[in-house]
Amino acid sequence: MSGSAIEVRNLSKTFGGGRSLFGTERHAVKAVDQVSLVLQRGETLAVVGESGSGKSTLARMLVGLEEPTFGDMQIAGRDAAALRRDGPRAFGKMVQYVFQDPVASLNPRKMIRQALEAPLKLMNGYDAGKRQARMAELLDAVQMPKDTLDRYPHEFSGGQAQRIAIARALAAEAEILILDEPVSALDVSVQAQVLLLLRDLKRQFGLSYLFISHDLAVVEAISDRVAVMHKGRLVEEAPTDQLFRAPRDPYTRQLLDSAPKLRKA
Ligand SMILES: Nc1ncnc2c1ncn2[C@@H]1O[C@H](COP(=O)(O)OP(=O)(O)OP(=O)(O)O)[C@@H](O)[C@H]1O
Repeated sequence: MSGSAIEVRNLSKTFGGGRSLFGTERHAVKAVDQVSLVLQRGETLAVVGESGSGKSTLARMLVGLEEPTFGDMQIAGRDAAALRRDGPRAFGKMVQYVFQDPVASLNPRKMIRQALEAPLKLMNGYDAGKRQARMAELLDAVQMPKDTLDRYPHEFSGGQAQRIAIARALAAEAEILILDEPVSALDVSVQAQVLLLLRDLKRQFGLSYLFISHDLAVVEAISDRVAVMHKGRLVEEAPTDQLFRAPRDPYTRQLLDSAPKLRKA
């Protein structure tokens, strides 16, 4: 177990099922069906699949937004549920979640200063001077100007807001980031810039990324390995080059064939 950032074994989540109050049978959905995978430290593992394949449910279970029906989840070698019981501070210092919609993930009524200062204070206990210095470093790291601090989320474009959301995730000083479609809401040219930034930050801070995406071009650009999900199941897992060059599973081939224009020549 040591050496892995995230490890899940037979992780499963079923929604619905059973009978309603009126006795009618409810249709059960196996959103995640016996998934096992490992994110190694320092690695970017992409989880790819079309809408409804269970990617978000997997990510949401890891951060405690959904309870698994069964299976094990370990984060940095510790049982994820036990880690959560240590409290949000301890958990947030291990793993951070970056959402698809950056503007919605920032509180519209709070200045960016408050968004960045809160984790520095709550998670790291930094005094005012240290917080100020860290905020400057974080904005620098995500290539945003210092006056960002005194502005509100709506004053930024989607790409800028996502840089700020990434800075906030980094403020906790967690080494594991779960990025749930982090560039899907952005224009293609902005996507490329944010992907480059994520790649640099990973090197600079020694991060590990679980990168959720439906977009094969994005996945090919960012990931070391790819796990393909289909109807809740993990159908194939391979190093990125190998998966794109020689996909083994019929569903992976279908997925690649359905997006040929997005792939590199
Ligand atoms: N809270 C819920 N209650 C009932 N069913 C759910 C719930 N959340 C997800 N599902 C179902 O679980 C399945 C997997 O959904 P999930 O959102 O994890 O897929 P996804 O691959 O992330 O797709 P998308 O990219 O569209 O979010 C879908 O059939 C979805 O309808």
